[in-house]
Amino acid sequence: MVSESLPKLPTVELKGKLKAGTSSWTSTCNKVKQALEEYGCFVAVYDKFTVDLHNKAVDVVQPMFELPTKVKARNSSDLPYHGYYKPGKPMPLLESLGIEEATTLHNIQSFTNLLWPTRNDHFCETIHEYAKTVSELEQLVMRMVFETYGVEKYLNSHLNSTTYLLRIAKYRVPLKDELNLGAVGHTDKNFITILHQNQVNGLEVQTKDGEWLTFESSPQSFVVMAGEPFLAWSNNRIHAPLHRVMMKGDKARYSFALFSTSKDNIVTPKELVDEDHPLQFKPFDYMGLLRFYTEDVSRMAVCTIKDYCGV
Ligand SMILES: O=C(O)CCC(=O)C(=O)O
Ligand SMILES: [Fe+2]
Repeated sequence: MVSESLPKLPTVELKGKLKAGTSSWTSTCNKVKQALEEYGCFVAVYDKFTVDLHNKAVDVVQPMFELPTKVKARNSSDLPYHGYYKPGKPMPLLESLGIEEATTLHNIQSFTNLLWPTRNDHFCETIHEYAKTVSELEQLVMRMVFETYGVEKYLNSHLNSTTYLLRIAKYRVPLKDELNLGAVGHTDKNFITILHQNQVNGLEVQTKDGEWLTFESSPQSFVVMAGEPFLAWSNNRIHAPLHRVMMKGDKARYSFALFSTSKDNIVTPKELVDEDHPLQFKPFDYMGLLRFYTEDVSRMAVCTIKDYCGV
């Protein structure tokens, strides 16, 4: 039984004052790398994201879920989990919508126009500001990881090929006889995920020893989580943790997941390969990986990237 007294995820403060090249920069980079290697994730406290933006974002998404199902279903995509996810088996509490290339204003505008043909500028501006600010956090983490592994020369090309999907989810309160499972246990299939939410907790992350860790949210905290492609890129140094959502209490949970992935082939830098760390993954592309997972959904639940592109 999972209880509130479970141990918590490690936390790293990513404050605006942090300057590259200083000793606090170096020690923060090391903390980020250690947390990703040991847990596959950490809680980032990021003060460039204001409490005001948190409040606005949480406020604008709630009415979106009150729209009729047929309006939400206009958010369609050829890719799995990229468009509207209608509540049903095996996750009846979850409902989500997705915005591809979410840092581009044009895409947020098209999404907004689909749902509100009579305009909703406040939604559009807030979600665009959200995606931009959180993508900067993702880029900061990437910079720290690339620097710490001594592969910063690949950073710019990595960032230039990065694309972001923003998924906004609502988990309703379970009915009296329903299970409290919000999202089934899985590992993420994209490079890195940045999670944020309202004050209703529920995310649980499994350690390598099989223990579940919880996370207490705050308006400026984000869970930064590695997906399987990041594990492969790092030649198996970075962990991609199993995680799930278990609902507690009597309030709906709203969450934002910014998924980053690469438009180009993902290649393990040669600097991360040596006698002690022989190459474990062939270069691969995200679309091929996604097809591999969707051909057989049982592959979604556990870390199977080795079956797709292991050496
Ligand atoms: O809602 C959350 O906090 C987690 C969502 C999640 O794990 C996912 O969308 O991949
Ligand atoms: Fe996930």
